[in-house]
Amino acid sequence: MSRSAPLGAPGETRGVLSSSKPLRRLWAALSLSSLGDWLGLLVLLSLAAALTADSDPLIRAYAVAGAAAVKLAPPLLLSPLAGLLADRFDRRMTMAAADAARALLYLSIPLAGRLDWLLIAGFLAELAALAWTPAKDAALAEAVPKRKLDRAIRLGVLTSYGAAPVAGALFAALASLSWLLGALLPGGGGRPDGAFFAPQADAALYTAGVAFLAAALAAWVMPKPRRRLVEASPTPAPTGPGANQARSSAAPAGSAPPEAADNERTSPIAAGRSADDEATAQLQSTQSAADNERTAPIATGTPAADNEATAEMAPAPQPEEARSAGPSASGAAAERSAAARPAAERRYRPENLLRTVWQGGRFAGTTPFVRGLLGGMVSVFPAVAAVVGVARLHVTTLGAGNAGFGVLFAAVFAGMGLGMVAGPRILHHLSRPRLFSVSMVVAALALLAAGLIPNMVMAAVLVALVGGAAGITWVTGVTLLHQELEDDIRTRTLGYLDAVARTELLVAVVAAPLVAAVVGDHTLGFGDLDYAFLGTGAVLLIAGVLVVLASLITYRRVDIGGEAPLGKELFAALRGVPLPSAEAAPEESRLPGTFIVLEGGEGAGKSTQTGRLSVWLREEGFEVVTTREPGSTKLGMRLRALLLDREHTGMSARAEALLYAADRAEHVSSVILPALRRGAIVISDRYVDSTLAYQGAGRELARDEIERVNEWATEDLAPHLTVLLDIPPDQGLARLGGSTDRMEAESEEFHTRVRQGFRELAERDPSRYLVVDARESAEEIAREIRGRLRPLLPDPVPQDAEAITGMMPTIKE
Ligand SMILES: Nc1ncnc2c1ncn2[C@@H]1O[C@H](COP(=O)(O)OP(=O)(O)OP(=O)(O)O)[C@@H](O)[C@H]1O
Ligand SMILES: Cc1cn([C@H]2C[C@H](O)[C@@H](COP(=O)(O)O)O2)c(=O)[nH]c1=O
Repeated sequence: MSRSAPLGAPGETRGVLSSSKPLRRLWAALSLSSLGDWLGLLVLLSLAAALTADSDPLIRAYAVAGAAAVKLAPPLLLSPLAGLLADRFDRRMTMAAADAARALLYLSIPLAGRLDWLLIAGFLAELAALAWTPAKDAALAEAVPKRKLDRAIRLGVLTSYGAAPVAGALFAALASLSWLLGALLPGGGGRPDGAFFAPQADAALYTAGVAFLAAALAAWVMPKPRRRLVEASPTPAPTGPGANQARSSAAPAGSAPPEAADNERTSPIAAGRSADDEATAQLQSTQSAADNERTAPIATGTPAADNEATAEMAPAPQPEEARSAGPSASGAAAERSAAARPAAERRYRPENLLRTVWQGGRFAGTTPFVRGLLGGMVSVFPAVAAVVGVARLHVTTLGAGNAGFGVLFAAVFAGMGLGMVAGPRILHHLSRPRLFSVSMVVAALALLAAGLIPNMVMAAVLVALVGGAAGITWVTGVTLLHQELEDDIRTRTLGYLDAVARTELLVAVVAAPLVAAVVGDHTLGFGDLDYAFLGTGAVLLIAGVLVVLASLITYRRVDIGGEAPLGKELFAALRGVPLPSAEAAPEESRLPGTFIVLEGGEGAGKSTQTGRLSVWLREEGFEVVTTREPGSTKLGMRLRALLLDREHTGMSARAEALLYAADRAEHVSSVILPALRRGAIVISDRYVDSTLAYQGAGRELARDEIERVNEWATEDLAPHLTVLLDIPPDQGLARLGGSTDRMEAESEEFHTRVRQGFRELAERDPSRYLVVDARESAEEIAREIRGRLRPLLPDPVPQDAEAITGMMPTIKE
């Protein structure tokens, strides 16, 4: 397992930046450009509202929604076009020209002072950003040694998102300053009509323009990377996803010239290939790796950030890319196929968002647990986006202007950053699945309160809470997905999640002001009391209700049994203490081991899956004990013979149930418990549920009586997970063939009741069950079981990585 370096750890940041002068310049350009971009979003929304201040609320909402759309839609929908530009021009020049164009466009807005030009200029600025992003990505690949590229990319993501709260706070300060100047200066600011046309926004608009100009300058003065043409090696370097691995593993030691070896920078190897192509191709390969490391809530609404998300967090991998990015792709095969690819294919290939969303649903959410995580994450994104979407109109109805807008914007993003960094640390005694659900509930409650309380100060506090809780949801979700999914599926799932989230965000930011306008503001009378019910508040309420519902569904799916009651665990976590062990759970969850049971009718494939599972777990480094009932002890072997011998046909149902319980008592005390106590993973082929299904449903004995006997026999030991392999009895029995034992020889009705009994048990306790269609292939079943089992296994993330997670939302397994 490899682990990503801690994104955001100060030492790392310094380390990356100090290593390369071009990177420092690039980072300066990126920071300034991101600041300009976030400020641009704030300015566009606020000016759209200001320019329609005297219009009908619906017109106003259209203007704000339109401004959001021109700012957010181009990078999402048109990013494939960026690829056409990516390889054609000099990177630095492209960046400088794009930023200069953005600066001029923003600075032209106050000169025109019209809504139509505001929208057109905003749109054109985004088209310029489309060219800027791939140029920046390629410049990044040129600027840093290959081994540091991952960290440099993560630093870029951190910078882009970190600029959001800074821009919000700056916007608020500038709005106050503008207001002050407007009030103090004679004539209100120097325009012929005696005032700034939108006094509170002008200073921010000029600042955005200046930030873009400074970014253009920083890009312009970026040193040209040293380009070295290294002699063609006998085997051309792979360039596709996973190529870094393949290249380093395939290159014979010492075959590269020393300067290439220590530089490790993009080294065009194949003759006739430009450094630019190589840089782009290298970035792509790193991006595929970085895909496993997607971090912040991917699109937070700003085009630069979106673009960064698109490119820095890797283009959504297409299936064949994702496959080749997997471990199996390294080595000669990957090398051959990459070498065979024409140069044009190696060029920058940006994500096609819609295709990713369209195709992604097929593989995302392989288990209820993963579906729960994905569902939770994609329901929290639009809620945060709705806050951004209505914030400008909301502050107006709360009597605050642009300064208030800046405060809300800064609050939500600062809260989010703080949630990501501090949340998992503060609540580290809460299990991650529970932290995930609880943070969703907190986000929902804060949204509901923000919607109901028409007060500016409370709004700022509550949206900060929304952001903080959403940040925790995000970082916890990403961490769990990393633990939960196998490499290839994980890459594709994260790509899918990214694409869905960004689509949702665009829709939510644009729709939020429109919904607010349609609902409208109302005064509700309660006796002498008048309550202002705001359209913008209604949007927050709707978002809150949706997140509440989503959190309930999520909790059901992700809260895997074996823990103490949620309330107790949460209370203890808030006090910063672990649960007292006596309260933590019954004996089985205090045992260090993990107990897994496979259940199902005859021939369902239990032994087959037991074998596969144990092989996988052993490969993962666990001690595994496989066992079965009846007959895993000396005594049990005798009991098995008694129970299954057809000589005993007609045995009384109670005797049968007691004999199985006797076998189990011996089994638990002499095999299962000792193994669990020493921390092993025990996989048992059948356990108590077999008695409940066969003797309970099949022989029609009272379930509660069977339960009581078995609780006693097993000292209350319950499995952490029971996998039910469900199959129609005739199909299971047909697999077995040969002679039948006493139980197999029972009637079809008996086996049908047994099957029904198992299914009912699973329905009663879905958190402890995985039900699998046993008619699927053995491989597919094994994959499903592994997926469900992962979060139950002892945490593979050591303490230091946990701290890293707190620093930044990424753990790469
Ligand atoms: N998913 C599957 N698809 C098709 N055949 C399978 C599958 N899994 C197992 N089999 C085959 O079915 C037969 C029974 O499998 P297995 O012994 O694993 O089932 P079991 O549930 O342990 O049976 P029993 O009821 O005897 O305990 C074997 O021949 C096995 O190779
Ligand atoms: C544990 C248990 C088992 N049975 C039945 C189910 C099967 O018919 C046999 C065991 O055979 P297998 O090939 O090892 O699966 O016993 C039962 O009726 N009640 C039980 O508790």
